[in-house]
Amino acid sequence: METVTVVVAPAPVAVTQQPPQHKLAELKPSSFAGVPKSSPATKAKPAKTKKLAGGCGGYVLEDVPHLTDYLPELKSYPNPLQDHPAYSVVKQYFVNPDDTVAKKIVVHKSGARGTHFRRAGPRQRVYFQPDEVTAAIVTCGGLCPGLNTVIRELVCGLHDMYGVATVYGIEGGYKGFYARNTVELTPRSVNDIHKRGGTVLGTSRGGQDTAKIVDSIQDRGVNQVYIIGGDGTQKGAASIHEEVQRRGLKCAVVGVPKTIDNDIAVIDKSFGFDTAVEEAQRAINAAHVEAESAENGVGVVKLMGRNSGFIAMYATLASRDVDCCLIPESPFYLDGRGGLLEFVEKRLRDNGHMVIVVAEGAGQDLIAKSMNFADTHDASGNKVLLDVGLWLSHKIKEHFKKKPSFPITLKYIDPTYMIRAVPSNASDNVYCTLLAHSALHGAMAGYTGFTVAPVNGRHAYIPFYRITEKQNKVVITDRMWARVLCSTNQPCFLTHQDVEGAGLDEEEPQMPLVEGENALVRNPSMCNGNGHLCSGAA
Ligand SMILES: Nc1ncnc2c1ncn2[C@@H]1O[C@H](COP(=O)(O)OP(=O)(O)O)[C@@H](O)[C@H]1O
Ligand SMILES: O=P(O)(O)OC[C@H]1O[C@](O)(COP(=O)(O)O)[C@@H](O)[C@@H]1O
Ligand SMILES: [Mg+2]
Repeated sequence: METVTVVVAPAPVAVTQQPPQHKLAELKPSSFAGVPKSSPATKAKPAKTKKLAGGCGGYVLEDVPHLTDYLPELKSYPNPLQDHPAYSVVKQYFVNPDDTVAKKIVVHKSGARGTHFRRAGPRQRVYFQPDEVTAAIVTCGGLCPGLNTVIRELVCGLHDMYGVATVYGIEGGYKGFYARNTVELTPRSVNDIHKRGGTVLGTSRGGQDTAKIVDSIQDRGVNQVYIIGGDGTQKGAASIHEEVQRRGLKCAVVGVPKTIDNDIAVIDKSFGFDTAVEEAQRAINAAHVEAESAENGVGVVKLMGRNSGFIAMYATLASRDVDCCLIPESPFYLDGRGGLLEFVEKRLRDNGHMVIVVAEGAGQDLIAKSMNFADTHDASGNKVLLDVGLWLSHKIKEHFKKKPSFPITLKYIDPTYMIRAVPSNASDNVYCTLLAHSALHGAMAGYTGFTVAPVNGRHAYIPFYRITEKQNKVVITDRMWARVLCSTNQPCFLTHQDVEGAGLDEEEPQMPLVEGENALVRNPSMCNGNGHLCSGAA
């Protein structure tokens, strides 16, 4: 994909709140190089202030904070990379300070240019001298393939590109800042870690005490913090950044998004996701082999995906052995016409075997209804899920027990933690390397309070609030989910209300339907008695 280089209209302006889209044109221009210039230390503006810059054609830059926003006297230095033997030959190695990356890549010819983010990459001026940097790296939340690669590349990148010698590892997640000693990370000590699953630093849920964490940052003289974690972690990073800024510390707070579930909004995809989809194939293959070899064999595979069914969706599409994919975003039901049990029976009669892939967050309301469990939460406040794979297997077995003339053999495979614990594959390793490099270039250039990630194929610095305000979910009314339904030929289980209520992909320009199109949604005769659409069941 191409770089979106936008020559910003003469002069964008910083505003404190995101204006409604139709008002963007009213923003007055000024320079966005140093906006907004606030007074240092205790008078610093709260970090929650959004840095927006408007330009022509509905252009908006959702910018990230810079250390000079609250420390205006900070000195800058030439980037040492310009003398680096590996990089000095690269033409245009430094990114243009006015380069931005468009969030919306598909636009209507008369549509607004929309939101852009600051392009990631090395700048000509940096705000840290190499021997001044004390960096810290922490990993939080659930495991994800690639964590060790990001750690390795942060350490080696800081050392090799910028000559930074002091990098601390914070052990055991956020609470490690104040409850554990640090470990020194050197290129030598991290040399081989990318070949291992998990995180060499350890991780945890809960224990995010902002004041104590920033005390620890201050006491240890840390001035660059790299925080690797998912949506919960990035919320924690946002409050650390706010407190760092409130105290007027020269400390860049940088988030690297991690989630095997791919549930982080705005970004193209999270590292480890490819690896997870690949690893999931092994479980699906096993389920298929078992199912094929038995009389009326049913293989049930549970995959991760707390609120977002991306792993299940992509693993299903990749495999082609899956007969039914169930995800949290798409409600389903068991009994009656068009229900899952009817479909299982039909598929077994037709093919003699079937494979069901279910994301762990699917059908939670159905289980809760049938089993009456009280909600429990983990230390981070995430709802603890009930085992949908086990429940589903039980329901299917129970159903066929009532039909002695129709014996089935069901095998349930739960590979979730085995998938999460593998080292990252080659493409995720490259992706993790680029993420780490983009992160440290941003910190060295004085940017702070941002998460780094690719947006439409180009790395960008994204303000924390954009990453945390909502989760990335499968849009069941868009083409990708339709591809899954088409490949499995499963029922869609949806009611008219489900379709109406489903979120639309805001990236896709919505087209009014031509008369007669989408007859399934419009034609009541294509519904079963319960008002459910019955596409694939037929
Ligand atoms: N809203 C929040 N504000 C501050 N910290 C949070 C918030 N939610 C979670 N955290 C912290 O972030 C860390 C990881 O969160 P968790 O939800 O377990 O994983 P992930 O970051 O992978 O989503 C935990 O230490 C948790 O206490
Ligand atoms: O058993 P744990 O460690 O709490 O992890 C379970 C959860 O972790 C995940 O793998 C990832 O969750 P996070 O990205 O929020 O850390 C989910 O898919 C799963 O529900
Ligand atoms: Mg999470």
